[in-house]
Amino acid sequence: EALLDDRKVMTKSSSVDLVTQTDQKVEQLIIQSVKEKFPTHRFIGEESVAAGEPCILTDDPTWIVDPIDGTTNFVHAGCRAVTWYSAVRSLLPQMEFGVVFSCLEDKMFTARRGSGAFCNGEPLQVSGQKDIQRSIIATEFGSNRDPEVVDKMFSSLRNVLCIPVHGMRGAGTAAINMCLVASGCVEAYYEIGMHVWDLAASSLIVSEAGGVLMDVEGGAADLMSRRIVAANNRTIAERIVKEIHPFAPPRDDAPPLQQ
Ligand SMILES: O=P([O-])([O-])O[C@@H]1[C@H](O)[C@H](O)[C@@H](O)[C@H](O)[C@H]1O
Ligand SMILES: [Mg+2]
Ligand SMILES: [Mg+2]
Repeated sequence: EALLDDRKVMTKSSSVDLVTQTDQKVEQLIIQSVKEKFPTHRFIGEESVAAGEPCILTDDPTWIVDPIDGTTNFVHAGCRAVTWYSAVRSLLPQMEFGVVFSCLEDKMFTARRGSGAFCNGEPLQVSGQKDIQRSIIATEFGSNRDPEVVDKMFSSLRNVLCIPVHGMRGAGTAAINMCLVASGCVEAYYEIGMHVWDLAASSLIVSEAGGVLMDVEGGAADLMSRRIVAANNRTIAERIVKEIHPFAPPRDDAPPLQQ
C-alpha cells in the first residue's frame, strides 16, 4: 500500500486501469521535447486522450505515445517499458519508425520502415517455428473485468493452451510482448482490449523483424480496433485466429459518447 501511495495511483476506465503521475509527466516530457523540434507535428498520447484529447490520425505526421506501458507492473514492482512512435498517414496510416525502451532490461528496441528492427543496435529476427505445438504464445488480460468479457478471454486462453502449445506467457506490457515476438523469444502474442498506443511502435518492430500482424478474425490488422494477433509467420497467426473467441471493444478512433 505504501508503494501505491508513493506512486500516486489513480484509475481511468475501471478500478484496475491504473495511471500514475509518472505516466503523465513522462508523456508531457516526450511531447514537449518532440514539439520543440517539430512544432507542426501532431500527437496521440495515452494520458492526453484520457484527459479528453482526440485520438484520430490525419494526413499530418503524428507521434503515438504510451509513456509507460505496463503501469500495473510499475505500480507493483517498478517494472516498466516506455514506448513511442511516429506515423505518417497517407491513404493508409503508414508507420515510419517505432521505439520501445525496456528500462528494466536496458534494452532499446527500434525499427524504421524498410530498414529492419534492432535491439540495442543488433538486428532482430522472428522465430522460424512453423509448428504451433512447439510454440510459446503471449497474451494479457487487460483491464476489463466484465465477467462476460473475461469468459471470452478465458475461452480463447483455454483453446490456445489446449492446441496444445508449449506454454503461455504475459510480460504485463503489450509492447514488450510484441518485442518478444520480434526477438524470436515467443512465437506470437494476441490480445483484445489494448489500445493503439500499446501497439503502434512495436507493430513496426514486429513487421520489420519479419513477423505478421493480423486481426483476431483473420483480416488485416487495424491498430485502432483494439484487437491484434502478432506472430512470427502467417501459419502460426492463422492457427491462433481459429481459437480466439472474438469480441469488439469500442474503437480508439470512435467519436466520444454524447453526454
Ligand atoms: O495501461 P498501460 O500499462 O499503458 O498498457 C496496458 C498494458 O500493455 C497491458 O499489458 C495490456 O494488457 C493492456 O491492454 C494495456 O492497456
Ligand atoms: Mg500501454
Ligand atoms: Mg501506458
